[in-house]
Amino acid sequence: MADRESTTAGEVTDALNNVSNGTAPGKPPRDEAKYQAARERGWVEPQNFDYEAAVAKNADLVAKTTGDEPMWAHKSRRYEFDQDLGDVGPEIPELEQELFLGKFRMSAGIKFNKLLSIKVVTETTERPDPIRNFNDAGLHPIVLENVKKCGYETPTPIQAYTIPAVLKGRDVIATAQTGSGKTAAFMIPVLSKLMGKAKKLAAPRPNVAKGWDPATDRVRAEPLVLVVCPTRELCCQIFDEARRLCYRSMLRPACIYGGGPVRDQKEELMKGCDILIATPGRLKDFMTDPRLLVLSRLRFTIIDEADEMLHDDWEEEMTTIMSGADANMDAQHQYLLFSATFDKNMRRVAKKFLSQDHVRIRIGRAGSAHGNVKQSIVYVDKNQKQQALYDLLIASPPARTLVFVRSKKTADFVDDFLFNNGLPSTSIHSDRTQREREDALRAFKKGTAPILVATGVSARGIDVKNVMHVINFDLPSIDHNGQDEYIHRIGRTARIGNEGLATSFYNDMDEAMAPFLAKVLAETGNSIPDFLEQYKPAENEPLDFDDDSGDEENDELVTVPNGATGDAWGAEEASIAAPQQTNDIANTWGSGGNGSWGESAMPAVQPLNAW
Ligand SMILES: Nc1ncnc2c1ncn2[C@@H]1O[C@H](COP(=O)(O)OP(=O)(O)OP(=O)(O)O)[C@@H](O)[C@H]1O
Repeated sequence: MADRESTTAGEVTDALNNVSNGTAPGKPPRDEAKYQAARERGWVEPQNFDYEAAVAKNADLVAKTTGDEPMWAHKSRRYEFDQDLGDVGPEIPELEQELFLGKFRMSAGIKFNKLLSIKVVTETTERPDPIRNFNDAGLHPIVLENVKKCGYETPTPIQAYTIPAVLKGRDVIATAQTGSGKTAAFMIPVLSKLMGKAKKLAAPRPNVAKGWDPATDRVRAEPLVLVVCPTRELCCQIFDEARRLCYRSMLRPACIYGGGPVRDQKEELMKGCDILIATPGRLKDFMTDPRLLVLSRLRFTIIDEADEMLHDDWEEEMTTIMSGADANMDAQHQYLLFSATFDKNMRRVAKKFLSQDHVRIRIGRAGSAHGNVKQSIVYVDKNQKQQALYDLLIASPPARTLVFVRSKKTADFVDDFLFNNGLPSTSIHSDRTQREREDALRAFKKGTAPILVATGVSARGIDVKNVMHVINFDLPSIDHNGQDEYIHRIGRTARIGNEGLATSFYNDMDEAMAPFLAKVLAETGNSIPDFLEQYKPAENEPLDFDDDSGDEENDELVTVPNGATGDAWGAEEASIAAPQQTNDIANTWGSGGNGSWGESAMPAVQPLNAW
């Protein structure tokens, strides 16, 4: 046999050379002057991933040799529990490193305390006491240990209220702002409740830790937990959180999503699965084969981004899923609905599926923007947008930046434009293959392509460390729930107490969004530009968002353990101070003007070389 090591290493080098030489067919030649300007400004070299070359030369091997994660997110390594050992598996340091210490993992920011001081509304017959810290929350020791390994020291308000409610066996419908830790809010209590009972509740399964042969060892998946979410990227991200929180336990997570190879995903289910995270289309397909997947053991059904999932567009899928999930008529089946924005369908579904004594938790106003995002709206004519985008990026210290556009065509166009002008961009939208989508997101996370051009599809849920700037090249359309999409888009920055900037290009075609934008700017203490002055809400009058988010009964203020209190819509949020200067932060610039794109007030942006 040939020397596999050296042969494949050579192939890998070739593939990587092809990957980085920027000579993909069909790309116009780059503008050398602009290319140099971007280098001088400090932006990393644009890299053009040549998918065909990489796939032809064994893409998985390329990933392995470069120390990347596997090419398919659903194949990411999880803890395989050895059933011959006790109730808690031994540590696997290398896996632990990958799960918990990855340098691309988000950590709480300097404004974390501001997250904690926010108005909380609960509606319930018997309000569960919020937890003050994870230690006293009554969590299973393994979950508690994993929470600490994740670096979560203090529960966020949504976690403080949801964890005890779920532990007490209640159904929950919850809304909380973007980036406030909703995933852990449902995952922690659910796993904690199941962990001690996994042996009793879970279906028999092969001892995968000792090896697995599909011919003799395959079982059907009978999950105890089902998480449904709208996008493939979010599905992979929730799977990552499950991989972390299930570490050293018997509970085995898996994820299935459209675009990924069906055979591989089926194989993961055949190894047994307790926690299934799925996008609705793929789930519905797999549900048709009872030798592969049955939902009769479900103890928890969780709908993330519930307002989106319960939208009419998903009705058929969700009806099938919810009736399948209801196969377990056991009273112990809990339903949990989570979102950052609210839709009246959530209330309809709550009535149908949730128990009468369900707990409703609302942190801040449903659909509100986070005060840690410095928002700036600048007037840019349609035909000036490209130049404005280039100037804005070249004037900014290099930082991870998400550029949102309205159509797939514009995404490709803007990506090509930036790339050909020397800026390290890539793009993600639904016409790209799943492999391209995963690779684009990975390059964005790693910083090899720190500018990601995206359509709204990526707005929901994506959680990437150090996204410092969100640019709405196109504002979302009012006809397609543009208000909510705006909130989700700008929520990709300033997560979990970090700070960030959102710049939106506005012109007369966006007029329908103007009243909403003016209210959001007013609510968060951002200045309202002259061209939106006529929409400025009257002072001292309550802002009416017409958002149907429910009654304001039982308002209360969370008092956090370290003493910070207050209403996030009160004094503290009114102005977003620039972050404290540290050696990592390049500079602060901009004069605070808000009339044109050159002068937007910007908080300091963490340069790429800081990570
Ligand atoms: N208690 C905590 N302390 C510190 N970091 C946390 C805590 N809980 C969650 N995080 C981190 O906060 C980040 C945001 O969490 P998550 O993605 O669950 O937010 P979200 O509320 O679902 O946002 P979105 O509405 O945008 O989907 C994640 O990187 C997560 O690891």
